[in-house]
Amino acid sequence: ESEDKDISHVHITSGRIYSTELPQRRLPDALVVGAGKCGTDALITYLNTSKSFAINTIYSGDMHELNFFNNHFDQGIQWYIDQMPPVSSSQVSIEKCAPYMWNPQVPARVHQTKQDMKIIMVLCDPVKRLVSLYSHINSYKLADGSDPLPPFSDIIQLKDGKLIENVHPRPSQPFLESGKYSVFVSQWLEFFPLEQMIFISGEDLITQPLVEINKVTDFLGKSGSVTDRNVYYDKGRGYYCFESDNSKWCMDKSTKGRAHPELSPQLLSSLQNHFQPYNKKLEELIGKNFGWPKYFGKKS
Ligand SMILES: Nc1ncnc2c1ncn2[C@@H]1O[C@H](COP(=O)(O)OS(=O)(=O)O)[C@@H](OP(=O)(O)O)[C@H]1O
Repeated sequence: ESEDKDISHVHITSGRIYSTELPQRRLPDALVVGAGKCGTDALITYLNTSKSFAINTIYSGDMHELNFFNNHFDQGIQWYIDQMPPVSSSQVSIEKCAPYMWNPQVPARVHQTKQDMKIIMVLCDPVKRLVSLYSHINSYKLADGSDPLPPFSDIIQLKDGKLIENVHPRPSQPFLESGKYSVFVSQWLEFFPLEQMIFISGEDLITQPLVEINKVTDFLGKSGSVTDRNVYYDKGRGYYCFESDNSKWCMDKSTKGRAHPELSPQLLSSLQNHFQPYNKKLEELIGKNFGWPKYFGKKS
């Protein structure tokens, strides 16, 4: 019986077999495309506790994301590959870049580059995402000495029963509109079948991370590669944290788990109503109900 396996990297020396395969840079197998502020960094950090995965970056904050398929596509595929970590053939290579989700050009470009790319999205209550994004942009402004954003209630105002985006907090990306997930997911579904995509609940990722992580590791063909030895709850931090190779760490307190602005009950329910039809449409598109609204205001 002959097997058609390429064993060029296997050497046999005095009866021992060992592999000399060198890790190589290549296109990633999967992209975490968003939604930013729903736990995308937590997801890749959980995956990164296992050697089964290699992530192009585990920095937090969008400044460190590659933004290849949206902003640097003209640099070419070789440039992109050069930014990837060297990986062995058995590892799953992942790039995380949250702005990919919103850009209408990105799904076609990803498809053109790698038709079998796996697409991962972490989605959370769009109202939570909005206040989280507000706090995120504001803290960057404060850090670089710019004027802080006006209060949230000045940015999104309720006028004659309608929501108005009065100030655009970050012109390069949608703000209020970004919570209409069904609009963006539809753009991806034009190029990728549902089976090639996975949708993780940002809320469940916080309260029962291993359940959500198991779904992702199954999806990536690495079932059981992250275990309860890689995840522990830190009471002081109020979040699940990470453990690998005898070290333990949590997400940076200054960038993850920020305080949120308080919303008036009227603004909160208007925002919930604003997104409700899109949440419903999302459920129809992907066959998953996230149980939103799940965000009811300020956390301590
Ligand atoms: N384990 C753990 N520790 C801390 N924070 C956690 C964790 N899991 C999920 N989260 C949630 O992640 C939110 C930040 O989301 P992202 O990483 O997607 O933001 S970013 O777009 O990459 O900046 C962050 O949002 P904020 O609470 O607004 O800071 C958290 O709700």
